[in-house]
Formats: sequence, structure tokens, C-alpha cells
Amino acid sequence: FFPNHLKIAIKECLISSIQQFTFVQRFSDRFITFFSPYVEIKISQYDGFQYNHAFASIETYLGEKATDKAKHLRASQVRESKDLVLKRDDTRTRDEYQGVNVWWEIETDPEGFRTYKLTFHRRSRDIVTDSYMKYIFEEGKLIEAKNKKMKLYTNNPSSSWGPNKTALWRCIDFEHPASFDTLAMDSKKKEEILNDLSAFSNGKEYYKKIGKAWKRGYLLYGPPGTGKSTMIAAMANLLNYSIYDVELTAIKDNSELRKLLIGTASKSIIVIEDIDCSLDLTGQRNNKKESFLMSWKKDKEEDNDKDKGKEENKSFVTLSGLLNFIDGIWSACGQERIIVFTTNHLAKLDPALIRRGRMDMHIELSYCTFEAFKILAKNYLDLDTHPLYTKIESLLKETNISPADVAENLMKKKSEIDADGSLNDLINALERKNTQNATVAENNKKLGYMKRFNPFRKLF
Ligand SMILES: Nc1ncnc2c1ncn2[C@@H]1O[C@H](COP(=O)(O)OP(=O)(O)OP(=O)(O)O)[C@@H](O)[C@H]1O
Ligand SMILES: [Mg+2]
Repeated sequence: FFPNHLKIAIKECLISSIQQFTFVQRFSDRFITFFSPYVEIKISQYDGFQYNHAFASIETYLGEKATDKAKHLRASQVRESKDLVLKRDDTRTRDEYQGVNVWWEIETDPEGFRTYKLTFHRRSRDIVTDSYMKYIFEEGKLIEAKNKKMKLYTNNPSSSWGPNKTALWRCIDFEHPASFDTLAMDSKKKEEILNDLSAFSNGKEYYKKIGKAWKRGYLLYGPPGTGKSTMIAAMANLLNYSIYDVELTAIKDNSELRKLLIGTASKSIIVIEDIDCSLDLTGQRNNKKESFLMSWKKDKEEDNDKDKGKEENKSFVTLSGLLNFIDGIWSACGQERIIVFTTNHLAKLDPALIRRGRMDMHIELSYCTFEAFKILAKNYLDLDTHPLYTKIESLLKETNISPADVAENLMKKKSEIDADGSLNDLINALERKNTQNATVAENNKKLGYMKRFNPFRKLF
């Protein structure tokens, strides 16, 4: 419709007007900023990749102190607490300090990281930068120390991270009664662990001197119900550290694992439970077999769709990603961190994962010994000794029973503690287990014999 040269002229005209508009807008922004009587200070959640503690102090201060000034409050009741907890639910809050008005605003960037923006009048610049900021940080720290509660964090599925969505970690208050006193295990081993933990937590100068990042890895292994998870809780209670319980299967790849690591605070225990079953850490896909089996099914198309879905949700965290997580360069950001792995099958783990230096201490939690039983009996029945102890001691020597099973038998079933009844329950359980084990051993023996003397065994 238009001749070509006219089209080009219109296009150029449009481009130049857009450029002029951008220029004018940029100029007007600067003009407004230059003449604006207000000053802005921004404090972001992360300084580079390091968590910004000033941000945390501001958040605590605004959360606690400024609730009376906020218009929108969110009320919640924390377990074990009679009072309602009020929190700010505004993105913008006014605060007043020595007659000066300031405004706090929170912004979230597309990555999901937050920044506090503080706005105040130019004439109050000195008072704000010299004393108000200092006041906020100190108040924030005081409130934090007063309310210091251990937290239990777990990672949100990475598909839900992002702006206006969830953060990397979600947390609840950590209230677990476990302690090393009530943990039933060999007393020598317990003391060794306690010494190791206290040396670690007081080792700031030592780690600096030897040029090592201030972190330590523990590998807890043993059969189910022997106290691995309980020991982690006891460690957190002893050191007053928060726990980050990492769910590896909810993490898409190594870079997301790194993001999570950077998002953890100091003075914390990072836990990966059942490391042998969490992931196929070879990082290799093994879909051929799956699709072959699928082809036997009738409604092929539907299954293929399902398979695609599975593929999208699959985690590609690899062994090398996990090794980097433990002792790569990134693991040194932040301080005073403990990494704990737990497993039921030590032999299944890749030796690279658990070599000394990565997992500094290997702790075996084994079946209940007589010494461990005595601790449990003291906890549950308040007993130091009892005539049935000799029988229990000899039964425990020949029976593999987990402390969890022993504890189950000692637990109060009536309104008052009945030591005799509980101990007899335990003896019955031990004897039952003994006969079961004997039958299993007998059957295995028979099976072995049959295998050895089976004339057809070479055919298979
Ligand atoms: N060594 C122990 N001392 C005291 N209590 C124990 C001990 N082991 C187990 N228990 C009791 O048994 C319960 C289960 O133990 P826990 O969850 O710690 O076992 P686990 O080793 O983590 O098992 P899993 O391998 O199945 O995760 C705990 O609630 C605790 O009360
Ligand atoms: Mg456990």
C-alpha cells in the first residue's frame, strides 16, 4: 500500500522517537532524583553470594518492633505458646526515630531474592546513617538473641522457586527433646563424639590457623532404629545449631544444589538422610529398560506421557555435584557448618563420598548393647538395676535388637510405670527374636545345602 521508501522513513521516525523518549525518561529520572528531597538506601538479602546479616537484623527488627506501626498484621499461634504472634504483612512500613520519619519497603527481584529499601528526607541524612542504622542492627541482634530458636529447614521443590513463589527453604521451629544424655550408646564412643563436637564449635582460631574451612562432616551408619536421626537432633540441641534437612530428590541439578548451599546460614547442620537411597548418584539415565517394559503395556501412549512427566521431575544431581557441595570451593562460604550423612548400608556408598576429610568422622550406631539398654532403662523406667538385668544381659549378647525396639517395650503402657512388666515384655520380645533368628539361620543353612548339591544348578 505504501511505497517502500515511505515505509523506511516511517520506521526510522518511530525508532528515533522511541530513542528520544528513552533519553527523556532517563534524563527526567535523574532530574527527579537530583532534586528529590528523599534519599534511598538499599540493603539486599545477599551481598554477592554471602548472606547479608544486616538484612536479617532489619527483618527481625521490623517484624517485632514495628508491628504496632504496621497497618496489616498477620496473626499466628506458634505451638506451645499461648500468645498470638503478630507479624507485619505490609510491603511498606513507616518507622519513627528521634522525631524522624523513615519508610521501609521490601522488593523481590526475579530470582526471588529480597531487598529492603529505606527512604528518608535529605535533612535527616546524618541521624539516619549515623545512629538510626546502628540502632536497628543492634536492636535486631538483641531481639534475635532473645528469641533465639533453633529452626528445622527443608528445601522447597525447585520448580516452585522464584518471584512471588516460595523461597529456597521453608522452616519450622525445631523442638526435639533428644540429648546426648538420653542417647543410648557406648559411653566411650559418646564421649569421643562430644569432644569432637565441642572442639569443632570452639575451633574458630584453630581452623583459621591450619587454613581449613570451618566445617566438619559426620557419617552416621547402622541398621534402622539405632538412633541416627536422634543423634542429629541431639547434636543440634547441644550446639544450638539449626538443621537443614536436604531432600535431594526435590533438587533438579547440581547448580540448584549449590544455590541451596549458599542459602544456608552459619551455625547449622546440613543433613542428607539415607544417602544410599536418595538418588542414583551415578547420574546416568537408565530409561531404555523402562521403555522396553512399557512397550508391553496396552495403552502405550498414556504410559509414554507419564514417562515424560517422570523425566521432567527426575533429579540430575550427580556424585560430583554432591562432592562439590561437601568440599568444593563453594562449601567454604559461610562458617561453622556441620554436614551429616546417614545410611543403613555403608557398603553401598561410593568410597569417594565418604573418604576421610570429606566425612571426617564415621560413627557406627549398632544394635542395642547391655550398656545402651541400661541408659534406656534409666530414661524410661528410672531404674539403675534390677534382678532381671542378668537375664537381659545374656539375651542381648546373642540377639540383634535395635534400641528403638527395646524402647518400644520399655514404654509406659499403663498409667504408672511398671518396671517388672516392661522388663518381662522385653525378655519375651528378645526370646521371640532369638527363635526367629534361629529359624532363619536354619532355613538359610538348608538352602545353602540344597544349592550346593543340586544336580541341575549348572543348567541355570
Ligand atoms: N540409641 C538410641 N538411644 C535412645 N533412643 C533411641 C536410640 N535409637 C533409637 N531410639 C529410639 O527409637 C526411635 C527411632 O530412632 P531413630 O529415628 O533415631 O532411628 P534411625 O537410626 O534414624 O532409623 P532409620 O535408619 O530408620 O532412619 C527414636 O525415636 C528413639 O526414641
Ligand atoms: Mg533416621
